[in-house]
Amino acid sequence: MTGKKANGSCNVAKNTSNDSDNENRNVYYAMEKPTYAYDDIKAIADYLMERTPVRPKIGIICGSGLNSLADSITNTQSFDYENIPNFPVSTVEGHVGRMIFGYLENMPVMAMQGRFHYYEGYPLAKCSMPVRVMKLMGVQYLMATNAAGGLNPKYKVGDIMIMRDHINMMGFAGNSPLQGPNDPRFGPRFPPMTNAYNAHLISVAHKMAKEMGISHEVHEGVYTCLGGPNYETVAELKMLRILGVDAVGMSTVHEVITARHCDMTVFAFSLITNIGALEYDSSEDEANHEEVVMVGKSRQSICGQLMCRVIKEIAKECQTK
Ligand SMILES: O=P(O)(O)O[C@H]1O[C@H](CO)[C@@H](O)[C@H]1O
Ligand code: HPA
Repeated sequence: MTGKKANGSCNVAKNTSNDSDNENRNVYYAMEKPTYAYDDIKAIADYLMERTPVRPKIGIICGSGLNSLADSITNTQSFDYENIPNFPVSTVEGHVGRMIFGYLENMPVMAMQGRFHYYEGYPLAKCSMPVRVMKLMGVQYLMATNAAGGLNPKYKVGDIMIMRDHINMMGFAGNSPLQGPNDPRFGPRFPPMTNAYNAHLISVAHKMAKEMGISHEVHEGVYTCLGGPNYETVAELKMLRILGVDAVGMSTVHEVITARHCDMTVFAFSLITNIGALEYDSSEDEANHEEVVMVGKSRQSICGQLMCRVIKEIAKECQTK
């Protein structure tokens, strides 16, 4: 990785092996918002693989206040984002900014303690670039978590919403992590999203929630990601509810799109950290990030247990394959 600025500003191309790579690179670097070419992502994956013996099958993304989902990982190696060449850095409170490798339920995993959001100033392709690093390191399953505001009237603060689907509002506005030249080494130009969230893992999660005795606080619903960083107005939340949104946040959708593009199996859930105010004189407090992180911390143990149980099932299924 020569001739590059730190933190992913890839504005000087290095020599590549063939003409089509060079052509692709020229388009990348001509774009107003430079993103990562295949070789840039491969270099990050190689850097990590040279420094950890773990060959992860599962990639985990910890949402706001949910860093400790990674605490049960054993035999760990960790890398601060700022020390990984050309990696973005986390700027949001509640996101540590560290990549952890190790084992959970005997499965090799890598976990991001901290993700990247559009409102931090990163283009969507950069926000979800680590998912492609995961892919190049061998990850087959993405387990994403987030903190979200509840819109479904049945939801309470502290509940978990297993993501059944999403509405890509930012995509409606023409913003996608897959924008720009498509590299078929990751996936097709026009990937389907019908089965973005794996139905089998959703049913496994319900079964695990039942075993844990928490079914009454675990739902299944539709998430949407807005650009943030401001929380939503009452009119916006009412509109989202009419559209069928159950929980709203500022992340995850672009990660899931990137993961499905490269054919990963996706499981994701939201922790409902606050309830969206659908009336001006609502009794709900105005949303604030301190509360989001506080609720995340208070529920991370239960979220971690649910995730570990789902991973245990994946481990069992991998053994019998
Ligand atoms: O989605 P995660 O990263 O969990 O964080 C959520 O919490 C923050 C707002 O409080 C936003 O970043 C929103 O996306
Ligand atoms: N809106 C958007 N993002 C969020 C919220 C919310 O209410 N809560 C946590 N992340």
